[in-house]
Amino acid sequence: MEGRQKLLFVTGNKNKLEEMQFLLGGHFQLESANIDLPELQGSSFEIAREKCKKAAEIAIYVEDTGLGFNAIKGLPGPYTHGYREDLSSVASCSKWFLDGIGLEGLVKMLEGYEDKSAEAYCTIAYTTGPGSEPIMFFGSVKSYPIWMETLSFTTRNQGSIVNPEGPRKFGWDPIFKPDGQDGTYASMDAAIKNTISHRHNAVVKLREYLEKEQELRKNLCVTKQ
Ligand SMILES: O=P(O)(O)OP(=O)(O)OP(=O)(O)OC[C@H]1O[C@@H](n2cnc3c(O)ncnc32)[C@H](O)[C@@H]1O
Ligand SMILES: [Mg+2]
Repeated sequence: MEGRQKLLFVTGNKNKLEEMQFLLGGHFQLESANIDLPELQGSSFEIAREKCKKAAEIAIYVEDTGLGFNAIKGLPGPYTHGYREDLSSVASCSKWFLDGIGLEGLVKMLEGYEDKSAEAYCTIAYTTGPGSEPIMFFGSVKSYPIWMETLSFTTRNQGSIVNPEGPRKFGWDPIFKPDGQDGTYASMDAAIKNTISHRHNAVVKLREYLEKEQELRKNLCVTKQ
């Protein structure tokens, strides 16, 4: 399709890229750059925002994703952070954490807790270039304090942690079972995951924003003539 806005997604994760192609590819010309940018220790919001600032060269976005267990107050999160009754409660299950203890280890963390509920979330940061403050989009699964809604367009959805089920292709997909679904993310068709997932919920907001931005630009061009 000609004339689609270009978007550069900075990520080192091919599964995230694949899902983003599915979610955004029809609307935007999605390009990717595998640049290993430093990730600050902090909430998912802070990680995505600061990473996006570093990446800003052309219209660009980055994304940080995570999994938090309710029984242990949003952990596994960035190791150095505890739980706060604010954005940091949505701490991310970092790559090294997952690689380190594995899926079985993650499931084990909840042994002895009755509450197996968990939250999957995705934070997108988008910027139009250097010096412009990233705009944040948050797609997740549960409700947040009202002040956060203005920042993050929160959606509601929960899941639970179960024994690994389905192909071990993408991160913690085999142990996260969204409420209302028969199986884990990993056991469902990719097309289904991509219509209900935390990533989908964040991308919908990004897409709405970009479409409005495009419309505005078009109108400005018309006014100038
Ligand atoms: O370069 P970036 O985009 O940061 O890629 P990453 O692999 O570091 O990705 P994240 O920091 O967002 O994610 C941290 C971990 O969570 C995993 N993950 C991300 N999105 C996921 C999803 O939708 N389902 C399952 N696991 C996911 C991912 O594989 C990592 O191990
Ligand atoms: Mg990362």
